[in-house]
Amino acid sequence: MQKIAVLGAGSWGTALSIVLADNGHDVRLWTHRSEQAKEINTFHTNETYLQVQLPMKLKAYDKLEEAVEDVSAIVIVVPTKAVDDVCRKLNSLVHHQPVIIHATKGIEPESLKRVSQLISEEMDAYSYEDIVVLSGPSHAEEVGKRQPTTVTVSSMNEENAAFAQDLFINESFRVYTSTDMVGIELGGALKNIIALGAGISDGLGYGDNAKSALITRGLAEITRLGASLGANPITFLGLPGVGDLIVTCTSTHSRNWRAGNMLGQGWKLDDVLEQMGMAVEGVRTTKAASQFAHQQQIEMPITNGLYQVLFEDKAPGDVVDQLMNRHKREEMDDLSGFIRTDCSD
Ligand SMILES: NC(=O)C1=CN([C@@H]2O[C@H](COP(=O)(O)OP(=O)(O)OC[C@H]3O[C@@H](n4cnc5c(N)ncnc54)[C@H](OP(=O)(O)O)[C@@H]3O)[C@@H](O)[C@H]2O)C=CC1
Ligand SMILES: O=C(CO)COP(=O)(O)O
Repeated sequence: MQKIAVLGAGSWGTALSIVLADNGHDVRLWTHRSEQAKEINTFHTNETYLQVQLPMKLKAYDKLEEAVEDVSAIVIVVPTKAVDDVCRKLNSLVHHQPVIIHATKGIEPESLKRVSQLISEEMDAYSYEDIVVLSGPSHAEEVGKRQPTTVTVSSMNEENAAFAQDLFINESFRVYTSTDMVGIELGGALKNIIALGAGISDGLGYGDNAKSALITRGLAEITRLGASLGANPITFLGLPGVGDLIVTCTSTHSRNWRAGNMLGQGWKLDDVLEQMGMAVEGVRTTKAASQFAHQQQIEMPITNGLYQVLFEDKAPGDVVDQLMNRHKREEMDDLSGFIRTDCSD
């Protein structure tokens, strides 16, 4: 049994806390809202974020210093835009080197930093190599009901990755390891862009053919950008790549799909985000990826089209026309170099 602090009491932080509590750990779920801590400790519910009954032993804290005291692991599950802020507070509180695991799926605009880089920059006692990421096809709504789910953990520090695997694994939550930290983080972040696109496609009334095209050509874009940043392209064929694309592009559970669906139906971005009231990571990640692709001249037509819808007020239908009428090309030529197309020998 380990003492573990989970930081961020939204849907994913709550679902991961359930997994850890089921595994017999002493789990402290930290929220910055005292009313929410009261609800969790009194009624064992977190109604706004996850409609399940919480384990009695799961305790919520509204004071960060109490939540992290003497813990052997800290799981960071706030949205990407809040990671800096939370880590700055955490930095002065953590003296005993608990393992830091994050389950946040995003990239920072401008800097294109991954979450592990944001964490290690704010935390004096940690290097990038120490941080663990947990990612994969895992809707909180299903994990909260103990439905079968698979994820991957990764760290440059293989001992830390194995420790995280042991903390989370159980009969309904299967945890793999990977040594491709860059690929695991980028797969989880970049699929949110494509999930927004899939939602838009459905909102426009298009069918399965269009969605399949988005998923497949989206995977090509993710692979191109990921490989340019040092990821192993094969990683994107795994759970945090194809797996997470399928789960978010085809499900009404996905916040990114739902936001895209509203955009496709003609809603404005600000209204969509207000209505959602939850993290829609794909919006900021689209900005980050599109800026980077532009700078590095990486071909990402879906991502760039989405940027135009989100930030330049372009009509989604016009972006679809733009994508369908691009120059003629061979399907795999842009992936040459890491995917073999010549099978002659
Ligand atoms: N939901 C899911 O199924 C999955 C989500 N993820 C990833 O997990 C991350 C979190 O997503 P999710 O749980 O869905 O998001 P939610 O919007 O459900 O919850 C986010 C939580 O973080 C809190 N928060 C925001 N800013 C701060 C801050 N500065 N300090 C403390 N707490 C803060 C929010 O508080 P407040 O109530 O004040 O807004 C809220 O409790 C995202 O990166 C997402 O991509 C990954 C896998 C699955
Ligand atoms: O990452 C997720 C499932 O793996 C959840 O995606 P959403 O943030 O789109 O809900």
